[in-house]
Amino acid sequence: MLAGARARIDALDDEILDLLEKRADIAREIAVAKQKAKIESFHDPERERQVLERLAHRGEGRFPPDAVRAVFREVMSACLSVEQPLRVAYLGPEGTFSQMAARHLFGLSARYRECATIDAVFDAVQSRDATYGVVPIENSTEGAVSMTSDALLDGQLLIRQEYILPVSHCLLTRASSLSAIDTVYSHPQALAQCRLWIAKHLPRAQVVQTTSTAAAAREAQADDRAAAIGAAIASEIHDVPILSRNIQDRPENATRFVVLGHDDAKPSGRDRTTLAFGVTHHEGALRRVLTEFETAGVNLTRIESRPSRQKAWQYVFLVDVEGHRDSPELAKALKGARHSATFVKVIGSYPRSDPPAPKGKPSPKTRGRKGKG
Ligand SMILES: O=C(O)C(=O)C[C@]1(C(=O)O)C=C[C@@H](O)C=C1
Repeated sequence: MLAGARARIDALDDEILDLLEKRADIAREIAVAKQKAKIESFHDPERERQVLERLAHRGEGRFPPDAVRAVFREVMSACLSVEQPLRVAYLGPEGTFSQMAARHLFGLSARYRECATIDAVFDAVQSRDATYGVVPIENSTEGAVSMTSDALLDGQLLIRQEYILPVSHCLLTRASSLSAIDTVYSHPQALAQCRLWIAKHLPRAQVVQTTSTAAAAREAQADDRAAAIGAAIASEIHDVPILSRNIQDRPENATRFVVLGHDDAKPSGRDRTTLAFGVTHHEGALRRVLTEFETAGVNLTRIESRPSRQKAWQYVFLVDVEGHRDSPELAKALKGARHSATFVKVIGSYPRSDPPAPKGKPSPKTRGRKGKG
């Protein structure tokens, strides 16, 4: 019985592998076609999303839909690696949420380059040392990541993809109880996302900032009276046990990451555009620019102001709007905004990513499985 079942699995595995080899051959053909069409970026996030969603819905549930996504994530990562090897820079070190986001977006076959700072990720892509870069842009609890905003404003790179990663923090420590902890280490963003939890459970501990959550885990590894706040994966990588899970103040805590490149994405039908503009110091100047979007029927999903860094007390505005810059509505709004603003800079159009569904509730897209199609 067991031997028979294993023989059938062996036969199926052979078939699956033969099919994967055939799939890789087709990916090579696609690479030639893309080269002929002078398409520079072989990576096509919208096509990947469609493939994953179609297959996750097509399955009958005996092989879990999340596993369908995970398997085909790696299949496409491998097929892309035979088309065009990718180098992806991310904010390291290993064990950070940025690494989780990068792995989710590009799979295990991409080559990764960890960078010590957000600016270094921008530099790696700008100098073409890396094909793409993955950086956090905002957190649902703490707001904008200002280093990313400033680097987007100052540089030439474009956003070509976004991904919202649910962020669940753990307390990592070799101490056996909370009362044995003197010091808590973490990145300022993570500390801020767990501020109330720390005040309640570790009121006497000294709070120390580190450059990353993974660096904090290393501190906790070295000292049994120290703890770190970070991802569960940092516990494995840095060999520090988890004492408490889900310690972020807001259960739906999530970070939005963006992929940077030299070009942005083609219209997908469900897009977002990030842009920046400046206004003069006159009454109603900001309102006039925003009215251009309103009259063109373009929905604003985020607005952030940053110091211009050219003159004190002057600001530039970073906004996210729904739609692709090539759409007639947004093209019209941008034309109007160029008249009302001191400058307008488009930082990229890319497919919109859905926020994660709350635990236990399927996302609108996966609710109610459709038949095979
Ligand atoms: O369809 C394509 O454009 C491909 O290159 C193939 C493929 C895939 O393996 O399905 C690989 C990489 C792209 O990012 C999207 C899809």
